[in-house]
Amino acid sequence: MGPPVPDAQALALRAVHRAASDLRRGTPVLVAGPQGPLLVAAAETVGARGLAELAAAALAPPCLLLAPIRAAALLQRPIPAAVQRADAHPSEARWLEEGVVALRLPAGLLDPAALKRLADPVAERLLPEHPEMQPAPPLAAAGLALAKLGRLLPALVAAPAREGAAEALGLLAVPAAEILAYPTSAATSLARVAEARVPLEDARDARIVAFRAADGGIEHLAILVGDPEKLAAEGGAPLVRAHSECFTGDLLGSLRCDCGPQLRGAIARMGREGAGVLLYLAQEGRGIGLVNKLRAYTLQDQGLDTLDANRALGYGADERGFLVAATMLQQLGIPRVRLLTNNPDKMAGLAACGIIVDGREAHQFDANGVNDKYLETKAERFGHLLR
Ligand SMILES: Nc1nc2c(ncn2[C@@H]2O[C@H](COP(=O)(O)OP(=O)(O)OP(=O)(O)O)[C@@H](O)[C@H]2O)c(=O)[nH]1
Ligand SMILES: [Zn+2]
Repeated sequence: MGPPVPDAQALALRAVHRAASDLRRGTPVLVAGPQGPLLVAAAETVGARGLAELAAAALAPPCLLLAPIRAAALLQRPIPAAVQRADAHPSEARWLEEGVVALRLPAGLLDPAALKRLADPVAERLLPEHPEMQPAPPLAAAGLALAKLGRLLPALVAAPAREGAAEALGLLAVPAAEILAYPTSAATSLARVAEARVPLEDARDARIVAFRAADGGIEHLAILVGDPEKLAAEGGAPLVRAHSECFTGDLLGSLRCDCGPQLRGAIARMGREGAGVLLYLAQEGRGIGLVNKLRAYTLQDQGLDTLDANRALGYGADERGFLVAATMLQQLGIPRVRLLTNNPDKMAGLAACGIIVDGREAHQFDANGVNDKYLETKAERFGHLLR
């Protein structure tokens, strides 16, 4: 018997996961596509070595790729929509509304400390000497998407690659199409990997089931109270909460949000009802990651609300997908649910992924004197339902 042959989906996930890890450690990667390849390195992490590798493999001087909102903040003027769309490849169409702006990088700014400041709205402002825009190179949007998958600031140093140079330096190549397909592929590749009985203070009859995607990344968990699978098999709709992980609220009892009370409240309610499922989803900070959430908090302390803070970082207001939760429910044999939420997007998102949402159970807790504005913003700008 020869070595095992991984399937194409697992190989694609592996390539994207490795490339995102390289960006996180400051190593350039090659985004490949019909009009590429494009060399990219994360402005937030790249050091002198990474910049030297990039220069050695580049065909032309590097530029800085930014989300339009970040570019507008740096240039202190609005960015016309037409520029955002310049030269975008049709395969990147789904990323178009987010757009990409390319800025010429004068030699003085090709320096790790300067690049970090250009990328990060929390850092002290750095005004580029000659802040000229240039057309974004092909595959730029896929590059920014890869940075986001790595939970990095969407800001890249980028240059077209010289034929064969990246391979000679041992830099990883990843197809743009696989970057764009990654969230869906990762969600659909989820598999149950372990489970155990874990009696909880508020629900003694509880089990934890762990799910892992084929990229080998962080696991998502389902906490099963009682026997919701049996209830579902009999045609019932168990109580379900899709809870996005929140280190600060869930673990530390942070008062900035309402996650802690929502987590404990959901388990307690399932304990009282005798059955339910809490999906504990690895989607910290509405999908932007803990480090970026901390940055967003700093921006909120400077006056932005929770939605505009995400945007100022170059991220969307909510970067979560619902396919992960839907896939876990399908694999648990729970196609029909009563959802504990105030968020209409969660109901619509699960329904779009084939889950029958039989109804909504309000899941609201009183403001605590610190999170009042956060809860107001969720109601006013995210459309969260009050009761
Ligand atoms: N980016 C960002 N994420 C936050 C902030 N505050 C809380 N979060 C994250 O938001 C997620 C929880 O989402 P919420 O919007 O509170 O609630 P929801 O889960 O969408 O809706 P409900 O089901 O009604 O609770 C967790 O991942 C938190 O880490 C913030 O200010 N910025
Ligand atoms: Zn929270």
